[in-house]
Amino acid sequence: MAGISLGKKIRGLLSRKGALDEAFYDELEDTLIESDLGARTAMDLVDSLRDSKEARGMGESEILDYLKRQLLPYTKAAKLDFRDKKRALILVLGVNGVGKTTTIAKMARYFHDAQGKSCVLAAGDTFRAAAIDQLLVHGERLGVRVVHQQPGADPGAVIYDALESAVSRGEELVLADTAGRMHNKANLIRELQKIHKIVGAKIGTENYCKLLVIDTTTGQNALRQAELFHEAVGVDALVMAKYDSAAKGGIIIPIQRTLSIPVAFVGTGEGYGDLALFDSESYLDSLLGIG
Ligand SMILES: Nc1nc2c(ncn2[C@@H]2O[C@H](COP(=O)(O)OP(=O)(O)OP(=O)(O)O)[C@@H](O)[C@H]2O)c(=O)[nH]1
Repeated sequence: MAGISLGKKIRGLLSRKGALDEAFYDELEDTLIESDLGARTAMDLVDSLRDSKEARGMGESEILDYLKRQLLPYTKAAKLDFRDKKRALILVLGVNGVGKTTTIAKMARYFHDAQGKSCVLAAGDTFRAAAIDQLLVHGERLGVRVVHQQPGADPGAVIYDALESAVSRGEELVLADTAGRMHNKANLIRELQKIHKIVGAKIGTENYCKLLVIDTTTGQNALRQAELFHEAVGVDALVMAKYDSAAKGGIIIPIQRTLSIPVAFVGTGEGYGDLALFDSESYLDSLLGIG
């Protein structure tokens, strides 16, 4: 499980080192960087611990609590509540292989069960035939309609169709897949911006959420992906997919520090039920090995 290794490492450090000396601070900084928290956060955390009068007399649990308090501002949760909305759309972004399609399927289950929403899936990744097929398989298993066209079709048109047909069928929430890769980055960005314009004009920004799925196991790559998608269309919230397989799991902290994007969900396995609402407290407890 993600985070346990950081908590264990810090506990190991604290029990090995008798005092909070420079060697301890250096090792702590390295440990934090290794856990994907980013050099800036690691340095700031260590500096604040070093400069804190309060920290001097602290035991192991108090130091872990201190680190948790420092990190809380960078672990904000996004609340996606569509209960009062008759129509809404989640545009799901992310590079190939991060867990996008699986997350869409999990969310269809979640929003149905937890918020009473009837969902429809839009196969907006028309760049890869396999992405359309994969969504169709999920749709069939879940009993959820999938709006799709042939590979190479205009993704904006697929998503627009999904929105139109959802209204006439009384489906309230559209979950739209998008391409994670195209011939080049500029194409991908242009395509996403086109979709963004179409959706915004059709249902209004208040009914529309751009959700970026990151693979928690990929560390700093996820930060670069977040920067790319955020610059292209503005990301409203993150999903940390594959959190269950991540040995580190600190990557959302540098993402929030840099881009202030809150986290909506955490992927905890491959099943449709393996999606948890992100909660700052329990995330930090798991990351730091508290409790
Ligand atoms: N353990 C674990 N595996 C996950 C999770 N989410 C997705 N996966 C697995 O990750 C792999 C890739 O997931 P996909 O949903 O196909 O990813 P994608 O981003 O749609 O990938 P492409 O279709 O290749 O673009 C699959 O084997 C999923 O079962 C998760 O939260 N935990």
